[in-house]
Amino acid sequence: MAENIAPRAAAAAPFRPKPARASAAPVCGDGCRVPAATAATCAGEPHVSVSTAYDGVLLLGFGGPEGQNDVIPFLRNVTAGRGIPDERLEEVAHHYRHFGGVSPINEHNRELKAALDAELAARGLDLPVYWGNRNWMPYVADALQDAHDAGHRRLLAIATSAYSSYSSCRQYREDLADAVEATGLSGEVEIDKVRQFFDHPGFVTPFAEGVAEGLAALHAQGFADDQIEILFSTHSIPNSDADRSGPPERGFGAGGAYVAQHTAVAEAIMARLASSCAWQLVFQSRSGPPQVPWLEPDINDAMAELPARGRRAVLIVPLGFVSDHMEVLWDLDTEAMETAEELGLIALRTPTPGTHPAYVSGLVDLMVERLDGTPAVDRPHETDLGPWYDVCRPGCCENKRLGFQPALAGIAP
Ligand SMILES: CC1=C(CCC(=O)O)c2cc3nc(cc4[nH]c(cc5[nH]c(cc1n2)c(C)c5CCC(=O)O)c(CCC(=O)O)c4C)C(CCC(=O)O)=C3C
Ligand SMILES: [Fe+2]
Repeated sequence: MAENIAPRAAAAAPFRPKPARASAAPVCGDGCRVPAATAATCAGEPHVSVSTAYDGVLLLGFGGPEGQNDVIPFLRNVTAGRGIPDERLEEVAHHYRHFGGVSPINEHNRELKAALDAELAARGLDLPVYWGNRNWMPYVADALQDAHDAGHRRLLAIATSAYSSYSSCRQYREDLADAVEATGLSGEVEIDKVRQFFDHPGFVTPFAEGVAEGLAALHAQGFADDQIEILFSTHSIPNSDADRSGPPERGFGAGGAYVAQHTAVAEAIMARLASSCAWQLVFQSRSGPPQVPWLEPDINDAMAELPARGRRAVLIVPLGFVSDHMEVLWDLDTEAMETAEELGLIALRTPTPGTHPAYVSGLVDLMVERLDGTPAVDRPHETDLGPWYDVCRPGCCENKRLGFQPALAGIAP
């Protein structure tokens, strides 16, 4: 815990952080800088960490296959130890085979890294970005080794994943612990991770623009607001993971922080647009044995209900995803579009953030707030749930199926 909150000893780092800004006196001790107004979310532990002179960035991706021969080894990596039935693996392999065995996700991350490099350079920040994946080459351990070989010792990780859940937050923290173990760099590098950014304007803006443009296109086709339903779609996860997402002390209840965050972001987008269209949060890409409950409704089932309610068009918003990877290309652009056609619904799918300039500069803002030690009150957030934690709270996003695994960037366990 101390290593996450104590100012680090000065070293020959290329970047010199600005002095910490004056703010309300720490109310939690241990260098925590949460002001009194939001102290309830801090509960005596660090919520906002102090300024730290990071000298490199680890960009954490999911990874994907880049040819037919990669497909099965990739799927085995993804599902290691999780009891995904073979039939499901075959089904998913087919989605990849359909696209030549290539997921676009690695190319997206190369483009994102290039865009981040350019934005960092434009701001005069000397912070090289090293990209590594959970499930395919380059792995996180490769990126960490490269960063270390180049002399970097204080790394700030940022995952291509915006919300709180085991798969989208804690598992990336486990990937970091695994990478330190695999490289034998324990004690040689310090790694922190930027907060979950679901409600950062850099993430929300591209979606809000997409919804505005999508609605305008449907209006231009003659649809009235009461004929349109907006479907905010995200990855389904097991109910048990959802219920444990986020810090237990926040008491989110059923669906946990995962459902609360998505709902709050959808509300923020609707509020920005002052739209009167009906909307709902729907789920996609479920897997696992059928007897295990996952978040519902499935997007296809939700669409089936719409014609009876007088809807003639749907706007599908891939709210849970940062780029047009396989879950978007297959589960939305292929399957959900087929469902819409069968139901006689006109369907449009809005863009993912990708390399939208607001998203790229938002990610760099998220790095800068850590270099600066920006206090919570000055951190951008578009929902009442944020700004989210720099250091994950004890028990955050646990996975009861897999049991305890070591993880960085959090307060143990
Ligand atoms: C919350 C969440 C995100 C969003 C957050 C984030 O982006 O991190 C996400 C992203 C992604 N999921 C992806 C691919 C897969 N996910 C799988 C399986 C699973 N995902 C889960 C959750 C999530 N997944 C869960 C609970 C499982 C069950 C198994 C387990 O407990 O781990 C499987 C196994 C087969 C199947 O069952 O479908 C595959 C192939 C790809 C790459 C796509 C590409 O290649 O372009 C991406 C970006
Ligand atoms: Fe997934």
